[in-house]
This record gives sequence, C-alpha cells and structure tokens, in this order.
Amino acid sequence: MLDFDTAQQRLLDLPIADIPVETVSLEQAQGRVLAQDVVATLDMPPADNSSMDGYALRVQDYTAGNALPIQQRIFAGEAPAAQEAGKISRIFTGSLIPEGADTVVIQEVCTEADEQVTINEVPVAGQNIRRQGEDTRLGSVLLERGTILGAAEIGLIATQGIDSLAVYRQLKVGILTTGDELVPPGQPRLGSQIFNSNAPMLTALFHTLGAQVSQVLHARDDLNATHEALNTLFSECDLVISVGGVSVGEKDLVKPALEALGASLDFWKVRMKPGKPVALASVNNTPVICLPGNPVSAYTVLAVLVSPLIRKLQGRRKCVPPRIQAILKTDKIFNETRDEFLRVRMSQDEETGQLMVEPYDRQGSGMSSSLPWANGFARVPAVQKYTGGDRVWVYPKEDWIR
Ligand SMILES: Nc1nc2c(c(=O)[nH]1)N[C@H]1C(S)=C(S)[C@@H](COP(=O)(O)OP(=O)(O)OC[C@H]3O[C@@H](n4cnc5c(N)ncnc54)[C@H](O)[C@@H]3O)O[C@H]1N2
Ligand code: MOO
Repeated sequence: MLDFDTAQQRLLDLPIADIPVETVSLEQAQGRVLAQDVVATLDMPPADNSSMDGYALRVQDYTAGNALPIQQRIFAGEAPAAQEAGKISRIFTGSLIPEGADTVVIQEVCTEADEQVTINEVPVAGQNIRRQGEDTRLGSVLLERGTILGAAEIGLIATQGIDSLAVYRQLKVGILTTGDELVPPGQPRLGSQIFNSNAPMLTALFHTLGAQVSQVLHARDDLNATHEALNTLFSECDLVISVGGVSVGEKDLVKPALEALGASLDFWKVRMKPGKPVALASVNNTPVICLPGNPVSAYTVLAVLVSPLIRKLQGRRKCVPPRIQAILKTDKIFNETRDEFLRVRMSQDEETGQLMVEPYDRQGSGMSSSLPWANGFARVPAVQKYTGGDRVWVYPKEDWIR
C-alpha cells in the first residue's frame, strides 16, 4: 500500500499540458489564476499626499502661539500652488501636498479663526504625509503568475489602472457517478435506493476550487454505460473524476471501462482512512482520478490528497495549502493500520490559548453529517496509539478545498 505523502507527491508530479490563456476584465477576474506577472505601471501613491484632515506647512514656519494666515484650501483631486513661506494651507485626506510644505498638522490640535491658524502642539517634521511610491513602486512585480485572484489582489491591480488581465482558462472537469442504488435528489426513491449526494457535493467542491464543472454524468452498473459516459467526459474535459465502483465488488466497473478506453491504470491502495482505493490514469493525456464512493471518503480524498494536483492543473503557484499543529481533545484511542484523517472541529483552549481539535463522534466513511460539522481533518499516523493530549497535524478544511 502506498503511503499518503508519496501518493500526494505522485499526483503532483504528473506531467501536465500547457494551459490555454485568455483575457478577462477585472470584473470577471475573481477566482481566476494569473497567467502573467502583474507589474506596477505607476508609483502608488503617485504623489505625496495628506493622510489626515488638517493644515500643511513648512515646519520651520511654526512658532509656539503664533497664528499663520491660510494661503489656500486644497481639496482631494486639486493641484495646489507651491507653499508660501510664513503661511499655512488647509488640507484634507488624500489632497496633494503643496510643493515646499513638509508637514501636516491634524485639525484637532489647531484653532482656526479669521482665516488664521494657531497650532497648539509642536509639529513633527514629515508627519501625516503619505510619500509617493511608499506603497508600490513603478516597475515592481506586484503579483506573480500563478496567483489566484481574490478581492485583495483585484483591488491592488485596480490601483494601477489595469482593467484586463491574462488568466489561465478555467479547468474543465467532468464528473461520473456510478451505481444502480443511486437516484438524483428530487426524484422518487425506492426503499432499496439512496440519493446521489456525491454528484452535487463534488460539483460544489470543484466550484469552490475555482474549476468549471462542464458535465456531470451518472452511469448505472453496466460496462457499456460506464464506458460511454467516460468517453463523453474525455472528449470534453481537461480532468475526469469518477466516484465509486473502484473497489473489489462484482459491479465495480470503472476500471474495466477505463481499460477499454486504452487507459493504463495506476491503481493504488493508499494507506489513508477514509479513502483507501484511489486510481489515477490518463486517456490521450487527459487525467482521470477515481475516487472511492463513500461520500466522506470522496470528500476527504479530494480535499487532502487530490486538491494539490487540481491547483497545479489550474496553473496555481501554491498547490499545497498549510497544515497546522493542534492537540487532540478526546477520551477515545485511535490506532489504525492506515493514517487516519479524522473529521475534527478546531477551537482554542480558553486558558492556554492552545489550538485543540475535537473529533466528530462517528467517523465512518458513510457519515455525511461529519462533513459540515468539521472544520478540519486531523491526521493520526498509522500504527501508533493516539489519544487526548497528543499533538497532530491538522489540514484546515477551508484551506484545502480552495
Ligand atoms: N472486500 C472489500 N470491500 C471493500 C473494500 C475492500 O478493501 N475490500 N474497501 C472499502 C472501502 S475502504 C471503500 S472506500 C469502498 C469503496 O468502494 P467503491 O469506491 O467501489 O464505491 P462503491 O462500492 O460504489 O460505493 C461505496 C459506498 O458509497 C456509496 N455511494 C457511491 N456513490 C455514491 C454517490 N454518488 N452518492 C452517495 N453515495 C454513494 C455506495 O452506495 C456505497 O455505500 O469499498 C469498501 N469495500
Ligand atoms: O477507506 Mo474507505 O474509504 O473506508 O471509506
């Protein structure tokens, strides 16, 4: 059996094709991945300006108790006249500093009367001025290729006046669910059937990851139907995901269907729980990943094992999200032959400030209720006894599905 880290690395080492590039407007850029560095086209701020509402002056013109006449009122967006000696300029947040002025005094420490201003606190030279280029410098790389764009990145790009960007085309994913026992939510269900929860769950997971789900198909337990559905997905998608039908049961038909399509299967049993059976293959250079059918296994395997590959296929720079250490909060003993990824809830101990993780009480791979409850996966290494007070690595859910 392959150990978890080796399996994750093998997925990451999969050779990938060049990703097509397209141009999108800033409005459409949310969640997309930069296909080129973003370089600053100007200094930000473009000129020295005031960070406060108050008065601008040459600090040498200050004398305690002396009133200075107001030379001008400078509103944001206006071009001021040069600062005259022995005078003071009314100024507002974002207004340009008049040439020659070197200090801004906030209005709270000033008294204004009859167009004259008295400063009631000794001013410090240079205070309350935002300098040209102190945020970003013309020509510097602001964001690197492979960065995923969120509100913060889009805001930074907009400060440069850039309104369109080269991004990688969204990864097109095809999903195949299998099994005669499944009916779509909203359809009538026989007593022997369950609802197909993996289809909407995996669709949502791929949306969270920023991929486009172009087709979701379901095949009954029939070799031809499975073969045909896979064939359709391969013709339209950059990545195919199947779920279920990869174990050792008599109706586990995904493997023979892939073989009939000419795939050479790299079939693994990964030493992880949940999620032992996982297969990787490709058909005409399109990768396919076969996930185990149990909903908790499918979610966990996609999040902690497969998501780094998905980020790589999207052109992202950071493919492996951070893990954090925490202390198990439980009176149970965990001792498995596979590394176990417990669905846990993270919280901070009120007294020590230590990060604690409490496992969900039912850890079976069919317990879909554990997934919305949990906000992380705690990794308990194989063949060692772990219990309350022991330190574990946690894969925060929000980081690993984004
Ligand atoms: N004799 C053995 N049996 C099993 C082994 C094994 O090593 N030896 N491994 C077990 C493990 S671990 C897992 S995980 C499952 C994986 O099985 P498959 O990936 O082939 O999945 P299925 O058998 O098709 O389904 C498993 C389970 O999940 C339910 N399911 C499947 N698809 C969906 C869906 N779209 N929505 C909701 N639920 C779904 C299905 O009804 C089954 O209950 O094999 C074990 N068996
Ligand atoms: O390992 Mo399976 O993935 O028990 O559910």
